[in-house]
Amino acid sequence: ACGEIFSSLADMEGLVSTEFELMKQLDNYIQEEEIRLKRLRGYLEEYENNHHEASEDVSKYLANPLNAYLLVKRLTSDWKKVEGVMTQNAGTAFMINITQHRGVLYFPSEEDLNGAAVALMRLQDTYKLDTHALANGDLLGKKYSRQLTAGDCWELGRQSYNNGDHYHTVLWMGEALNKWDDESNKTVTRNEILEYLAFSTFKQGNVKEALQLTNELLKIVPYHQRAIGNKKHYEDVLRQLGVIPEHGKTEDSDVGMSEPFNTANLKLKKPPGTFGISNDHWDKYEKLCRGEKLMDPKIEGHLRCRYVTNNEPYFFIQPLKMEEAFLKPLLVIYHDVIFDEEIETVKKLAHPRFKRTTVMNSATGKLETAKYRISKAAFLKNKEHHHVLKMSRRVGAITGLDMSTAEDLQVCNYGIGGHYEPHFDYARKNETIGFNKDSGWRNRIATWLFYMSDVEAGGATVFPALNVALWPQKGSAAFWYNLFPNGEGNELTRHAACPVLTGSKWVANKWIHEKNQELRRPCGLTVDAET
Ligand SMILES: O=C(O)CCC(=O)C(=O)O
Ligand SMILES: [Fe+2]
Repeated sequence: ACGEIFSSLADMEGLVSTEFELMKQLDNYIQEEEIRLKRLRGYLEEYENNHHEASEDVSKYLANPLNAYLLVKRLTSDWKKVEGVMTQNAGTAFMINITQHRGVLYFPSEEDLNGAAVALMRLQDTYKLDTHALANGDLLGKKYSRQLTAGDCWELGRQSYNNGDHYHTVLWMGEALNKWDDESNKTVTRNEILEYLAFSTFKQGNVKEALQLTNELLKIVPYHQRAIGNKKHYEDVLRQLGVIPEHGKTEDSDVGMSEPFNTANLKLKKPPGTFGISNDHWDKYEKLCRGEKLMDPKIEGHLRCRYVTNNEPYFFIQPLKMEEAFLKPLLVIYHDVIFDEEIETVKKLAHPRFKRTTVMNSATGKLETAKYRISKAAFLKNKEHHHVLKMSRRVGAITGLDMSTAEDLQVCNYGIGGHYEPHFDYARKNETIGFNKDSGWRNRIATWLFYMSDVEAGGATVFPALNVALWPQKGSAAFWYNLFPNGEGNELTRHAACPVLTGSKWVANKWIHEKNQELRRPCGLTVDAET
Protein backbone atom coordinates (compact mmCIF):
# COMPACT_ATOMS: atom_id res chain seq x y z
CA ALA A 1 0.00 0.00 0.00
CA CYS A 2 1.21 3.46 -0.76
CA GLY A 3 0.77 4.57 2.78
CA GLU A 4 -1.81 4.72 5.40
CA ILE A 5 -4.84 6.79 5.41
CA PHE A 6 -4.53 9.61 7.82
CA SER A 7 -5.82 12.72 6.26
CA SER A 8 -5.35 13.94 2.79
CA LEU A 9 -5.84 16.79 0.46
CA ALA A 10 -9.33 15.57 -0.37
CA ASP A 11 -10.19 15.53 3.33
CA MET A 12 -8.59 18.93 3.69
CA GLU A 13 -11.01 20.30 1.13
CA GLY A 14 -13.75 19.05 3.43
CA LEU A 15 -12.16 21.09 6.20
CA VAL A 16 -12.69 24.25 4.20
CA SER A 17 -16.44 23.49 4.21
CA THR A 18 -16.23 22.84 7.93
CA GLU A 19 -14.61 26.21 8.45
CA PHE A 20 -17.27 27.91 6.33
CA GLU A 21 -20.01 26.32 8.43
CA LEU A 22 -18.33 27.41 11.66
CA MET A 23 -18.00 30.97 10.35
CA LYS A 24 -21.70 31.02 9.46
CA GLN A 25 -22.68 29.78 12.92
CA LEU A 26 -20.37 32.27 14.60
CA ASP A 27 -21.79 35.11 12.50
CA ASN A 28 -25.36 34.12 13.41
CA TYR A 29 -24.39 33.91 17.03
CA ILE A 30 -22.78 37.35 16.99
CA GLN A 31 -25.85 38.85 15.30
CA GLU A 32 -28.11 37.36 17.93
CA GLU A 33 -25.84 38.54 20.70
CA GLU A 34 -25.80 42.04 19.23
CA ILE A 35 -29.60 42.14 19.35
CA ARG A 36 -29.47 40.90 22.93
CA LEU A 37 -26.90 43.50 23.96
CA LYS A 38 -28.93 46.22 22.26
CA ARG A 39 -31.90 45.21 24.37
CA LEU A 40 -29.77 45.30 27.49
CA ARG A 41 -28.45 48.71 26.55
CA GLY A 42 -32.06 49.88 26.20
CA TYR A 43 -32.77 48.71 29.74
CA LEU A 44 -29.64 50.40 30.98
CA GLU A 45 -30.62 53.71 29.39
CA GLU A 46 -33.99 53.53 31.07
CA TYR A 47 -32.33 52.82 34.41
CA GLU A 48 -29.98 55.74 33.87
CA ASN A 49 -32.80 58.17 33.10
CA ASN A 50 -34.77 57.14 36.15
CA HIS A 51 -31.77 57.04 38.36
CA HIS A 52 -30.67 60.46 37.22
CA GLU A 53 -34.03 61.89 38.19
CA ALA A 54 -33.93 60.16 41.57
CA SER A 55 -30.44 61.20 42.48
CA GLU A 56 -31.04 64.89 41.71
CA ASP A 57 -33.07 65.12 44.89
CA VAL A 58 -33.65 61.81 46.56
CA SER A 59 -36.23 62.84 49.16
CA LYS A 60 -38.22 64.86 46.69
CA TYR A 61 -38.21 61.92 44.33
CA LEU A 62 -39.37 59.45 46.93
CA ALA A 63 -42.06 61.79 48.17
CA ASN A 64 -43.98 60.79 45.11
CA PRO A 65 -45.62 57.39 45.81
CA LEU A 66 -45.49 56.46 42.15
CA ASN A 67 -41.76 56.96 42.15
CA ALA A 68 -41.40 54.90 45.32
CA TYR A 69 -43.36 52.13 43.71
CA LEU A 70 -41.48 52.32 40.43
CA LEU A 71 -38.13 52.16 42.20
CA VAL A 72 -39.15 48.97 43.94
CA LYS A 73 -40.48 47.59 40.69
CA ARG A 74 -37.29 48.44 38.83
CA LEU A 75 -35.27 46.52 41.36
CA THR A 76 -37.53 43.52 41.43
CA SER A 77 -39.56 42.44 38.45
CA ASP A 78 -37.78 44.74 35.96
CA TRP A 79 -34.41 43.56 37.12
CA LYS A 80 -35.50 39.97 36.87
CA LYS A 81 -36.25 40.59 33.23
CA VAL A 82 -32.81 42.14 32.77
CA GLU A 83 -31.19 39.22 34.52
CA GLY A 84 -33.09 36.88 32.29
CA VAL A 85 -31.73 38.56 29.19
CA MET A 86 -28.25 38.78 30.68
CA THR A 87 -28.06 35.08 31.41
CA GLN A 88 -29.79 34.00 28.25
CA ASN A 89 -27.08 31.87 26.76
CA ALA A 90 -27.39 32.06 23.01
CA GLY A 91 -23.96 30.46 22.75
CA THR A 92 -25.29 27.13 24.01
CA ALA A 93 -27.82 26.96 21.20
CA PHE A 94 -25.11 27.55 18.62
CA MET A 95 -22.85 24.99 20.21
CA ILE A 96 -25.69 22.51 19.79
CA ASN A 97 -26.01 23.54 16.14
CA ILE A 98 -22.32 22.95 15.59
CA THR A 99 -22.44 19.62 17.40
CA GLN A 100 -25.24 18.51 15.13
CA HIS A 101 -23.04 19.31 12.15
CA ARG A 102 -20.27 17.13 13.48
CA GLY A 103 -21.86 14.07 11.96
CA VAL A 104 -21.89 15.65 8.53
CA LEU A 105 -18.77 17.76 8.48
CA TYR A 106 -15.26 16.48 8.87
CA PHE A 107 -13.70 17.77 12.06
CA PRO A 108 -10.01 17.12 12.57
CA SER A 109 -9.03 15.49 15.83
CA GLU A 110 -6.11 16.20 18.16
CA GLU A 111 -4.36 13.34 16.40
CA ASP A 112 -4.89 15.00 13.04
CA LEU A 113 -3.32 18.16 14.40
CA ASN A 114 -0.37 16.13 15.58
CA GLY A 115 -0.12 14.42 12.20
CA ALA A 116 -0.16 17.75 10.41
CA ALA A 117 2.61 19.05 12.68
CA VAL A 118 4.70 15.91 12.16
CA ALA A 119 4.22 16.22 8.40
CA LEU A 120 5.54 19.76 8.56
CA MET A 121 8.61 18.63 10.55
CA ARG A 122 9.19 15.91 7.98
CA LEU A 123 9.15 18.46 5.18
CA GLN A 124 11.47 20.66 7.18
CA ASP A 125 13.98 17.82 7.62
CA THR A 126 13.75 16.26 4.17
CA TYR A 127 13.99 19.52 2.28
CA LYS A 128 16.31 21.22 4.79
CA LEU A 129 13.92 24.09 5.30
CA ASP A 130 15.18 26.72 7.68
CA THR A 131 12.81 27.21 10.61
CA HIS A 132 12.85 30.98 10.40
CA ALA A 133 12.25 30.99 6.63
CA LEU A 134 9.48 28.42 6.97
CA ALA A 135 7.84 30.44 9.74
CA ASN A 136 7.84 33.39 7.36
CA GLY A 137 6.00 31.36 4.72
CA ASP A 138 9.07 30.91 2.58
CA LEU A 139 9.31 27.46 0.96
CA LEU A 140 12.58 27.07 -0.90
CA GLY A 141 12.70 30.73 -1.86
CA LYS A 142 9.08 30.95 -2.96
CA LYS A 143 6.69 32.92 -0.83
CA TYR A 144 3.74 30.61 -0.34
CA SER A 145 1.69 31.33 2.70
CA ARG A 146 1.09 33.84 5.38
CA GLN A 147 3.53 34.12 8.24
CA LEU A 148 3.28 32.04 11.37
CA THR A 149 2.75 33.88 14.66
CA ALA A 150 4.65 33.17 17.86
CA GLY A 151 1.55 31.26 18.96
CA ASP A 152 1.63 29.11 15.79
CA CYS A 153 5.30 28.31 16.33
CA TRP A 154 4.61 27.54 19.97
CA GLU A 155 1.90 25.07 18.98
CA LEU A 156 4.30 23.33 16.59
CA GLY A 157 6.86 23.16 19.39
CA ARG A 158 4.27 21.77 21.77
CA GLN A 159 3.26 19.04 19.32
CA SER A 160 6.91 18.08 18.89
CA TYR A 161 7.38 18.06 22.66
CA ASN A 162 4.39 15.75 23.11
CA ASN A 163 5.98 13.38 20.60
CA GLY A 164 9.18 13.36 22.64
CA ASP A 165 10.94 15.19 19.83
CA HIS A 166 13.12 17.73 21.65
CA TYR A 167 15.04 18.64 18.52
CA HIS A 168 12.06 20.22 16.80
CA THR A 169 10.76 21.56 20.12
CA VAL A 170 13.92 23.66 20.43
CA LEU A 171 13.72 24.86 16.83
CA TRP A 172 10.08 25.93 17.04
CA MET A 173 10.03 27.25 20.59
CA GLY A 174 13.18 29.21 19.72
CA GLU A 175 11.38 30.71 16.75
CA ALA A 176 8.35 31.44 18.94
CA LEU A 177 10.55 33.25 21.46
CA ASN A 178 12.15 35.46 18.83
CA LYS A 179 8.83 36.27 17.19
CA TRP A 180 7.19 36.98 20.53
CA ASP A 181 9.13 40.19 21.17
CA ASP A 182 7.89 41.87 17.99
CA GLU A 183 4.26 40.91 18.29
CA SER A 184 1.60 43.29 19.52
CA ASN A 185 -1.21 40.71 19.56
CA LYS A 186 0.24 37.97 21.72
CA THR A 187 -1.54 34.65 21.86
CA VAL A 188 1.01 32.93 24.08
CA THR A 189 3.01 34.12 27.09
CA ARG A 190 6.76 34.34 27.19
CA ASN A 191 6.91 32.00 30.16
CA GLU A 192 4.91 29.35 28.31
CA ILE A 193 7.52 29.43 25.57
CA LEU A 194 10.47 29.45 27.96
CA GLU A 195 9.19 26.48 29.93
CA TYR A 196 9.25 24.15 26.93
CA LEU A 197 12.31 25.69 25.39
CA ALA A 198 14.46 25.39 28.51
CA PHE A 199 13.62 21.76 29.13
CA SER A 200 14.08 20.62 25.53
CA THR A 201 17.30 22.60 25.25
CA PHE A 202 18.52 20.64 28.28
CA LYS A 203 17.32 17.36 26.78
CA GLN A 204 19.36 18.12 23.68
CA GLY A 205 22.43 18.41 25.89
CA ASN A 206 22.81 22.19 26.15
CA VAL A 207 22.82 22.49 29.93
CA LYS A 208 24.25 25.98 30.28
CA GLU A 209 21.75 27.48 27.85
CA ALA A 210 18.95 25.56 29.54
CA LEU A 211 19.98 27.18 32.83
CA GLN A 212 19.98 30.65 31.25
CA LEU A 213 16.52 30.08 29.80
CA THR A 214 15.26 28.83 33.15
CA ASN A 215 16.65 31.96 34.81
CA GLU A 216 14.73 34.02 32.25
CA LEU A 217 11.62 32.08 33.17
CA LEU A 218 12.22 32.66 36.89
CA LYS A 219 12.52 36.41 36.25
CA ILE A 220 8.90 36.30 35.04
CA VAL A 221 7.54 33.67 37.44
CA PRO A 222 9.85 33.63 40.49
CA TYR A 223 7.99 30.88 42.32
CA HIS A 224 7.61 28.51 39.39
CA GLN A 225 8.06 25.19 41.24
CA ARG A 226 9.22 23.11 38.30
CA ALA A 227 11.59 25.80 37.10
CA ILE A 228 13.14 26.04 40.58
CA GLY A 229 13.62 22.27 40.62
CA ASN A 230 15.04 22.23 37.10
CA LYS A 231 17.43 25.08 37.88
CA LYS A 232 18.86 23.09 40.80
CA HIS A 233 19.22 20.05 38.60
CA TYR A 234 20.92 21.97 35.78
CA GLU A 235 23.34 23.52 38.28
CA ASP A 236 24.15 20.07 39.67
CA VAL A 237 24.88 18.79 36.19
CA LEU A 238 27.04 21.83 35.44
CA ARG A 239 28.96 21.26 38.70
CA GLN A 240 29.54 17.63 37.76
CA LEU A 241 30.79 18.80 34.39
CA GLY A 242 33.08 21.27 36.14
CA VAL A 243 31.50 24.22 34.37
CA ILE A 244 30.63 25.86 37.68
CA PRO A 245 32.57 25.34 40.91
CA GLU A 246 31.81 22.63 43.46
CA HIS A 247 30.44 24.96 46.14
CA GLY A 248 28.47 28.14 45.88
CA LYS A 249 27.40 29.79 42.74
CA THR A 250 29.12 31.74 40.05
CA GLU A 251 27.69 34.73 38.31
CA ASP A 252 26.59 32.17 35.73
CA SER A 253 23.86 30.66 37.82
CA ASP A 254 21.46 33.55 37.96
CA VAL A 255 22.13 35.06 34.59
CA GLY A 256 19.50 34.94 31.89
CA MET A 257 20.15 35.22 28.20
CA SER A 258 22.74 37.78 27.21
CA GLU A 259 21.68 37.99 23.57
CA PRO A 260 18.69 36.95 21.47
CA PHE A 261 18.18 33.21 21.58
CA ASN A 262 19.75 31.60 18.55
CA THR A 263 19.46 27.87 17.87
CA ALA A 264 22.56 28.12 15.69
CA ASN A 265 24.61 28.46 18.90
CA LEU A 266 23.35 25.15 20.26
CA LYS A 267 24.36 21.64 19.49
CA LEU A 268 21.26 19.90 18.23
CA LYS A 269 20.75 16.29 17.21
CA LYS A 270 18.21 15.52 14.51
CA PRO A 271 16.17 12.44 15.45
CA PRO A 272 17.12 9.33 13.45
CA GLY A 273 15.23 8.51 10.27
CA THR A 274 13.38 5.27 10.55
CA PHE A 275 13.92 1.73 11.74
CA GLY A 276 15.44 -0.86 9.48
CA ILE A 277 17.25 1.63 7.31
CA SER A 278 20.89 2.51 7.70
CA ASN A 279 21.79 6.15 8.26
CA ASP A 280 23.61 6.12 4.98
CA HIS A 281 20.51 4.92 3.16
CA TRP A 282 18.35 7.48 4.90
CA ASP A 283 20.80 10.22 4.04
CA LYS A 284 20.76 9.21 0.38
CA TYR A 285 16.99 8.99 0.41
CA GLU A 286 16.74 12.58 1.62
CA LYS A 287 19.38 13.84 -0.80
CA LEU A 288 17.60 12.23 -3.74
CA CYS A 289 14.33 13.75 -2.55
CA ARG A 290 15.98 17.17 -2.60
CA GLY A 291 17.00 16.60 -6.19
CA GLU A 292 20.71 16.13 -5.53
CA LYS A 293 22.41 14.25 -8.34
CA LEU A 294 24.12 11.16 -6.95
CA MET A 295 24.40 8.90 -9.96
CA ASP A 296 27.81 8.06 -11.30
CA PRO A 297 28.11 9.81 -14.71
CA LYS A 298 29.61 6.59 -16.11
CA ILE A 299 26.40 4.73 -15.30
CA GLU A 300 24.23 7.60 -16.42
CA GLY A 301 26.09 7.68 -19.73
CA HIS A 302 24.67 4.29 -20.65
CA LEU A 303 21.07 5.30 -20.22
CA ARG A 304 19.02 5.89 -23.35
CA CYS A 305 15.64 7.13 -24.43
CA ARG A 306 13.97 5.32 -27.28
CA TYR A 307 10.78 4.55 -29.12
CA VAL A 308 9.58 0.98 -28.63
CA THR A 309 6.82 -1.08 -30.20
CA ASN A 310 7.26 -4.50 -28.52
CA ASN A 311 6.07 -5.90 -31.86
CA GLU A 312 2.58 -4.89 -30.85
CA PRO A 313 0.64 -3.64 -33.88
CA TYR A 314 -1.07 -1.15 -31.61
CA PHE A 315 2.25 0.56 -30.97
CA PHE A 316 3.37 0.55 -34.61
CA ILE A 317 1.07 3.49 -35.20
CA GLN A 318 2.26 5.37 -32.17
CA PRO A 319 5.44 3.96 -30.65
CA LEU A 320 5.98 4.23 -26.90
CA LYS A 321 8.43 6.73 -25.53
CA MET A 322 10.66 4.81 -23.16
CA GLU A 323 13.31 6.34 -20.95
CA GLU A 324 15.81 4.18 -19.10
CA ALA A 325 16.38 5.25 -15.51
CA PHE A 326 18.56 2.24 -14.58
CA LEU A 327 19.70 -0.91 -16.32
CA LYS A 328 20.43 -3.49 -13.66
CA PRO A 329 17.85 -3.87 -12.29
CA LEU A 330 15.87 -2.53 -15.18
CA LEU A 331 13.94 0.58 -14.28
CA VAL A 332 12.21 2.52 -17.03
CA ILE A 333 9.77 5.37 -17.53
CA TYR A 334 7.15 5.39 -20.26
CA HIS A 335 5.77 8.74 -21.31
CA ASP A 336 2.17 9.46 -22.32
CA VAL A 337 0.73 6.08 -21.38
CA ILE A 338 -2.35 7.30 -19.53
CA PHE A 339 -4.73 9.92 -20.80
CA ASP A 340 -6.31 12.79 -18.92
CA GLU A 341 -9.79 11.34 -19.34
CA GLU A 342 -8.68 8.04 -17.81
CA ILE A 343 -7.01 9.87 -14.98
CA GLU A 344 -10.15 11.83 -14.18
CA THR A 345 -12.23 8.65 -14.24
CA VAL A 346 -9.84 6.78 -11.95
CA LYS A 347 -9.71 9.66 -9.47
CA LYS A 348 -13.49 9.87 -9.42
CA LEU A 349 -13.86 6.13 -8.87
CA ALA A 350 -11.29 6.13 -6.08
CA HIS A 351 -12.56 9.16 -4.25
CA PRO A 352 -15.49 7.75 -2.28
CA ARG A 353 -13.42 4.74 -1.28
CA PHE A 354 -10.61 6.48 0.51
CA LYS A 355 -10.86 5.64 4.16
CA ARG A 356 -8.76 5.44 7.25
CA THR A 357 -7.20 2.07 7.81
CA THR A 358 -4.08 0.25 8.84
CA VAL A 359 -1.81 -1.47 6.38
CA MET A 360 1.30 -3.54 6.43
CA ASN A 361 4.60 -1.80 6.15
CA SER A 362 6.39 -4.07 3.71
CA ALA A 363 9.77 -2.88 5.00
CA THR A 364 9.04 -4.25 8.45
CA GLY A 365 6.20 -6.64 7.78
CA LYS A 366 4.32 -4.97 10.60
CA LEU A 367 0.85 -3.61 10.62
CA GLU A 368 1.00 0.07 11.38
CA THR A 369 -1.64 2.42 12.60
CA ALA A 370 -2.77 5.28 10.45
CA LYS A 371 -0.64 7.80 12.30
CA TYR A 372 1.69 10.24 10.58
CA ARG A 373 1.05 9.43 6.95
CA ILE A 374 -0.87 11.93 4.99
CA SER A 375 -1.89 9.76 2.12
CA LYS A 376 -4.73 7.47 1.22
CA ALA A 377 -5.43 4.53 -1.02
CA ALA A 378 -8.31 2.79 -2.80
CA PHE A 379 -8.49 -0.33 -4.97
CA LEU A 380 -10.19 -0.55 -8.36
CA LYS A 381 -11.05 -3.77 -10.14
CA ASN A 382 -10.73 -4.10 -13.90
CA LYS A 383 -14.42 -4.68 -14.35
CA GLU A 384 -15.35 -1.45 -12.66
CA HIS A 385 -14.83 0.74 -15.67
CA HIS A 386 -13.61 0.18 -19.20
CA HIS A 387 -10.81 2.69 -18.57
CA VAL A 388 -9.51 0.62 -15.65
CA LEU A 389 -9.56 -2.51 -17.80
CA LYS A 390 -7.87 -0.72 -20.68
CA MET A 391 -5.13 0.54 -18.41
CA SER A 392 -4.43 -2.98 -17.21
CA ARG A 393 -4.37 -4.35 -20.77
CA ARG A 394 -2.03 -1.58 -21.80
CA VAL A 395 0.38 -2.51 -19.03
CA GLY A 396 0.29 -6.08 -20.29
CA ALA A 397 0.91 -4.99 -23.87
CA ILE A 398 3.79 -2.73 -22.90
CA THR A 399 5.54 -5.07 -20.48
CA GLY A 400 4.68 -8.31 -22.26
CA LEU A 401 3.63 -9.77 -18.90
CA ASP A 402 0.49 -11.75 -18.17
CA MET A 403 -1.99 -9.56 -16.35
CA SER A 404 -4.21 -12.32 -14.98
CA THR A 405 -2.01 -12.37 -11.89
CA ALA A 406 -1.90 -8.62 -11.50
CA GLU A 407 -3.49 -7.06 -8.45
CA ASP A 408 -6.32 -4.54 -8.57
CA LEU A 409 -5.29 -1.04 -9.46
CA GLN A 410 -4.24 0.73 -6.29
CA VAL A 411 -4.89 4.46 -6.39
CA CYS A 412 -2.99 6.67 -3.98
CA ASN A 413 -3.30 10.33 -3.19
CA TYR A 414 -0.64 12.07 -1.15
CA GLY A 415 -1.39 15.41 0.47
CA ILE A 416 1.13 17.92 1.78
CA GLY A 417 3.77 15.97 3.70
CA GLY A 418 2.34 12.69 2.35
CA HIS A 419 5.07 10.14 1.77
CA TYR A 420 5.96 6.46 1.83
CA GLU A 421 9.15 5.50 3.58
CA PRO A 422 11.77 3.26 1.92
CA HIS A 423 10.38 -0.25 1.35
CA PHE A 424 10.30 -3.24 -0.99
CA ASP A 425 7.30 -4.09 -3.10
CA TYR A 426 8.07 -7.82 -3.01
CA ALA A 427 7.52 -10.10 -0.04
CA ARG A 428 10.78 -10.72 1.76
CA LYS A 429 11.75 -14.17 2.92
CA ASN A 430 10.09 -14.13 6.33
CA GLU A 431 6.99 -12.29 5.26
CA THR A 432 3.88 -14.40 5.22
CA ILE A 433 1.00 -12.03 4.68
CA GLY A 434 -0.22 -9.62 2.11
CA PHE A 435 1.02 -11.03 -1.17
CA ASN A 436 -1.71 -13.42 -2.30
CA LYS A 437 0.41 -16.35 -1.20
CA ASP A 438 -2.64 -18.59 -0.99
CA SER A 439 -3.71 -17.81 -4.53
CA GLY A 440 -0.54 -19.36 -5.86
CA TRP A 441 0.36 -16.09 -7.57
CA ARG A 442 3.66 -16.06 -5.72
CA ASN A 443 5.68 -12.91 -5.29
CA ARG A 444 5.39 -9.51 -6.97
CA ILE A 445 7.66 -9.87 -9.96
CA ALA A 446 7.23 -6.29 -11.19
CA THR A 447 5.74 -2.93 -10.30
CA TRP A 448 3.99 -0.58 -12.64
CA LEU A 449 3.39 2.91 -11.31
CA PHE A 450 1.20 5.39 -13.19
CA TYR A 451 1.76 9.05 -12.40
CA MET A 452 -1.59 10.77 -12.45
CA SER A 453 -0.51 14.28 -11.53
CA ASP A 454 2.41 16.62 -11.70
CA VAL A 455 3.69 17.64 -8.27
CA GLU A 456 4.52 21.28 -7.70
CA ALA A 457 7.43 20.49 -5.38
CA GLY A 458 8.69 17.27 -3.79
CA GLY A 459 7.02 13.87 -4.24
CA ALA A 460 9.73 12.06 -6.22
CA THR A 461 9.95 8.26 -6.26
CA VAL A 462 13.51 7.50 -5.18
CA PHE A 463 15.68 4.39 -5.18
CA PRO A 464 18.50 5.04 -2.68
CA ALA A 465 20.53 1.99 -3.67
CA LEU A 466 20.46 3.02 -7.32
CA ASN A 467 20.86 6.78 -6.85
CA VAL A 468 17.75 7.24 -8.92
CA ALA A 469 15.00 9.82 -8.46
CA LEU A 470 11.91 9.69 -10.67
CA TRP A 471 9.96 12.93 -10.85
CA PRO A 472 6.23 12.54 -11.34
CA GLN A 473 4.90 13.69 -14.68
CA LYS A 474 1.21 13.46 -15.34
CA GLY A 475 0.58 10.73 -17.92
CA SER A 476 3.85 8.84 -17.52
CA ALA A 477 4.55 5.58 -15.70
CA ALA A 478 7.49 3.84 -14.06
CA PHE A 479 8.14 0.13 -14.45
CA TRP A 480 10.68 -2.13 -12.78
CA TYR A 481 11.35 -5.74 -11.88
CA ASN A 482 11.46 -6.48 -8.18
CA LEU A 483 12.80 -10.02 -8.58
CA PHE A 484 15.78 -11.56 -10.29
CA PRO A 485 14.83 -13.98 -13.07
CA ASN A 486 15.35 -16.82 -10.58
CA GLY A 487 12.62 -15.38 -8.37
CA GLU A 488 14.84 -14.02 -5.66
CA GLY A 489 14.09 -10.50 -4.44
CA ASN A 490 16.46 -7.76 -5.58
CA GLU A 491 17.31 -5.57 -2.61
CA LEU A 492 18.44 -2.79 -4.89
CA THR A 493 14.79 -2.10 -5.71
CA ARG A 494 14.16 -0.57 -2.32
CA HIS A 495 12.33 2.69 -2.99
CA ALA A 496 10.33 5.44 -1.35
CA ALA A 497 7.89 8.21 -2.11
CA CYS A 498 9.33 11.54 -0.96
CA PRO A 499 7.05 13.85 1.00
CA VAL A 500 4.99 16.23 -1.08
CA LEU A 501 6.18 19.76 -0.35
CA THR A 502 3.56 21.70 -2.29
CA GLY A 503 0.69 20.50 -4.43
CA SER A 504 -0.76 17.01 -4.36
CA LYS A 505 0.38 13.72 -5.82
CA TRP A 506 -1.71 11.00 -7.45
CA VAL A 507 -0.33 7.63 -8.48
CA ALA A 508 -1.84 4.28 -9.39
CA ASN A 509 -0.01 0.99 -8.88
CA LYS A 510 -0.31 -2.23 -10.77
CA TRP A 511 1.55 -5.08 -9.09
CA ILE A 512 2.24 -8.05 -11.29
CA HIS A 513 2.92 -11.51 -9.85
CA GLU A 514 5.23 -14.37 -10.83
CA LYS A 515 2.59 -16.88 -11.84
CA ASN A 516 2.10 -17.24 -15.61
CA GLN A 517 5.20 -15.19 -16.40
CA GLU A 518 7.46 -18.24 -16.87
CA LEU A 519 7.69 -17.81 -20.63
CA ARG A 520 6.89 -14.15 -20.68
CA ARG A 521 9.47 -12.08 -18.96
CA PRO A 522 10.30 -10.50 -22.26
CA CYS A 523 13.79 -10.60 -23.59
CA GLY A 524 13.69 -7.04 -24.79
CA LEU A 525 13.34 -5.79 -21.27
CA THR A 526 15.40 -8.30 -19.32
CA VAL A 527 18.77 -6.72 -19.46
CA ASP A 528 19.70 -8.96 -16.54
CA ALA A 529 18.15 -12.08 -18.07
CA GLU A 530 21.47 -13.85 -18.04
CA THR A 531 22.00 -13.30 -14.31
O1 LIG B 1 4.21 6.97 -4.84
C1 LIG B 1 5.33 6.62 -5.18
O2 LIG B 1 6.11 7.36 -5.74
C2 LIG B 1 5.78 5.23 -4.84
C3 LIG B 1 4.67 4.39 -4.32
C4 LIG B 1 5.14 3.05 -3.89
O3 LIG B 1 6.27 2.78 -3.79
C5 LIG B 1 4.16 2.01 -3.55
O4 LIG B 1 2.96 2.30 -3.53
O5 LIG B 1 4.56 0.86 -3.31
FE1 LIG C 1 6.52 0.63 -3.56
